[in-house]
Order: sequence, then structure tokens, then C-alpha cells
Amino acid sequence: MTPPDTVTGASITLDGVVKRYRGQAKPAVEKLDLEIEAGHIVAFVGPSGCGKTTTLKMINRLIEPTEGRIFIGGRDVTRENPDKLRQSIGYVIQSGGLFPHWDVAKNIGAIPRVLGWDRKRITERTEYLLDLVGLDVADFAHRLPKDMSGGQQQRVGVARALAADPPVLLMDEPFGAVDPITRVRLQDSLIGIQKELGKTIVVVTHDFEEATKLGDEVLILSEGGHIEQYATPEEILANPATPFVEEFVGSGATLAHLTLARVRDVTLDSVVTARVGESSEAAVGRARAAGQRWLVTVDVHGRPLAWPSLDEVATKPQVNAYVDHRLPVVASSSTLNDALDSMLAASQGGTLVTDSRGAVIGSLAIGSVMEIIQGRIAEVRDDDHSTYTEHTEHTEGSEQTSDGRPTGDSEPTESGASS
Ligand SMILES: Nc1ncnc2c1ncn2[C@@H]1O[C@H](COP(=O)(O)OP(=O)(O)OP(=O)(O)O)[C@@H](O)[C@H]1O
Repeated sequence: MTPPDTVTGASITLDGVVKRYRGQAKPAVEKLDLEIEAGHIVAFVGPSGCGKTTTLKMINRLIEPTEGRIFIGGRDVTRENPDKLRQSIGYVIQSGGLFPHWDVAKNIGAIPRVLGWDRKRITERTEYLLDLVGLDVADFAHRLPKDMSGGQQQRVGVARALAADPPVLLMDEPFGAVDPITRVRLQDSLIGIQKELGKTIVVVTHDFEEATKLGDEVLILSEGGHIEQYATPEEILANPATPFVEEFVGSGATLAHLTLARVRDVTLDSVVTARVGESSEAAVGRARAAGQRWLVTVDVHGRPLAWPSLDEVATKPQVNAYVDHRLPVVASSSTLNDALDSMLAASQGGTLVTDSRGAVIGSLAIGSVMEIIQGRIAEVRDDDHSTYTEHTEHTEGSEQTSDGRPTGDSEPTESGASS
């Protein structure tokens, strides 16, 4: 992942952390040592019950460790007042966890109010954060959670967690309850926020693909909070540390390689944009001059609304504000898998690409994605030396060259099928 623009996060250290729940024979987490670098996103992944959530909640002491110490930015937080500590750590849960009777602005301002911020500062902060998470202030500030989609509620959940500018953000299955397309958008939005703010973010997920997409490092745990591997996604895929990791990553490994290929690694096709209200004739003229047959209508922030043909645009005197709700859009931080999903969901042969704030920066055609995917698959196959034609039955005493082929005169042994 590209490094954040600035780092405002703090390191997290777990030193011999143990959690024994009362009445349980085995500890949920036994002796965990972990170092998380400031400004990194780390994804915790592993089978159900391995201790992901327990570990996450010990960092903000929603669960008290039985033994061990936890440091944030070098401060031993196991000795701090837990309420104070939680005010300095953002926390996001699955469905946003918003207070249902409070509007968006009141939800976001919850911690700043406790901290005694004045009203003007809270309003400014709320507006900044709503914009950061991609929600229009005028439209959303006074809505109640029930009047928003799950994805919008989750965006507010992230804004609320960031309200007091905490150095650390903890997220427990944050995108588990939304549909796949919204999930991709929320993931991309989080990557964009991370790049802009440089917080230290810990995300618990069940989904290895999500972990490899989000994590600078991925922590793979097995039962008892045992670390199977803690490394970059590339390292885990190339060198699984244990049989457990190999099995966990499993048959998805080849596909997971594709999640490492990002839209930003591909040369985008250029698009011509037209603002709502602009003269259609001028916009169409501009697009024709650029050799385009379509153009992208955008709002004042440059966010795409629709992707009409020039003939369609020419039927109206002005570019109108029609919003195509099925418009295929991905961010440059999206994976090529995401881009394909977006095209397939919209039944289109291409998708628009935006920057981390949602402004359109180009388009990507299905052909370009397929080309790269085929290249990646070939690379993965090349790395995996065993092939059908090279296969020999290993029998005792059969000599092999270093590349695995039998030497000179020794014939491959017959398979047991002959009678
Ligand atoms: N309050 C509790 N009391 C007793 N045991 C608990 C409690 N909470 C969790 N456990 C146990 O601790 C272990 C770890 O649970 P934890 O919720 O941390 O796992 P997880 O990896 O987050 O699981 P999942 O992916 O299913 O959410 C499990 O065996 C669980 O049953």
C-alpha cells in the first residue's frame, strides 16, 4: 500500500497479553506479543473463536486483559482510566452503532461534547468529517440513522469514531453487514481516509480477501490468539509460514493474488467530464474533440453522476442532474476483483475510477482488467513449478534433476492403471 501523506497515528504494543474468561478452561488469548507500527492498517483474521475480537477489545479495555501490558504510543494504557482511554481511541462496530434517536451531527459530536469542545469547533469538525467520509453536509447532518442506508450509517460511524482525532481506530467487522458493492466502496473510503490522516487502524475481519486489501500487515490467528503469521499480504501469499496459514489462505490463494493488483496500477482511459447545468453543445463539442463517444456528468465536487452517450446528452440543452444509481464506479485503491465485480453488477464493459474523495479521474475497460488478470495468473503458474507435463510418479531410487525432471535414461514409471 502507498504510505499515508502524514502519520498522526500511534504505535500499539501488546506485551505478554493474556485473557482468561471466567469459567473457561482454556484462555481465549494466551500470551500475545504484537507490535503495530504507527500509521499502519493491520487486519486481524482467523477462524471463528480464535480471539480476534477479544484482542481488539483489550486495546481499548472494553475487555480487561488478565495479564500483560498494552502500550499506545509508548504509554502503558493498562494503568490508565479506561473511560479516558476510550475517549482517545476511535471504535467502529458492525452496523455503525449510532444512537438511534440522535441525528448525524449529534452522533458525531458525542465525544467532543464530553471533552468540552465549544459548539463552533464541533460544527466545523462535523462538517470536515462528513465531507471526509463522502456524505453531503446539507443533506445528512440532521438525518436520523433510520433514514439512511446501512453503508451511510457506517460512514457516519467512521466519522464519529474520528471525531476527537484519536491516534488509533479500532474496527470490529466494520463492513460485515452491507452488500458487496457498498462494502467495496466503504473499504476504498477507509483506505482513502487512512492515506489522508495516517491513523493507526486495527480491523477485525472474517474475510481474508478483505484483510489483504485493507491491511499493510495481516495478523493470522488460530485458537487461543496464537499468531500463525504476521506479515504483509504479499509475504503471506508468497511464503505461508505454517500449514495452518496455507490451509487458511487455501484455494483462494491464486485469486488472492489478484486482490493485490490495484486499479491504480493500471493505465486508465481518459474521460471527459461535464458539470450539471453546463451547455450540452459545449460539453459534447469538448468530448468529440477528445475522440470520445461518452462523457461523465459530475457534481460540483467532480463526483460522477451518469455516463451518457454524446447522442443522449445532445437531446437536452443543458447537462442535467440525472443520477444513475447503477453507475459502475471504483476507487483507484480498489482491487481488480472489485473493478470486475462493479462492471458485472452494472452489466457494463467498463467502470469509472475515482480518487479517494470520489472525484472521477478516468475509466477502466474490462479488456484491460482481463489482460492484467491473465498476466497475473501466468505469473502465479510460473512460480508454482509443478505442471501436468512435468509430473512424474516418484518411486524409490528414481533420479531427478534439480528442476524435478527424471535424468537421462530413466523412464517415468507407469501409472497403476495398466493391467
Ligand atoms: N464473555 C465471554 N465469556 C466467556 N468466553 C468468551 C467470552 N467472549 C468470548 N469468549 C470465548 O473466547 C474465545 C475467543 O472469542 P472471540 O470473540 O475473541 O473470537 P473471535 O475470533 O472474535 O470470533 P468470531 O470471529 O466468531 O467473532 C471463544 O472461544 C469465545 O467463546
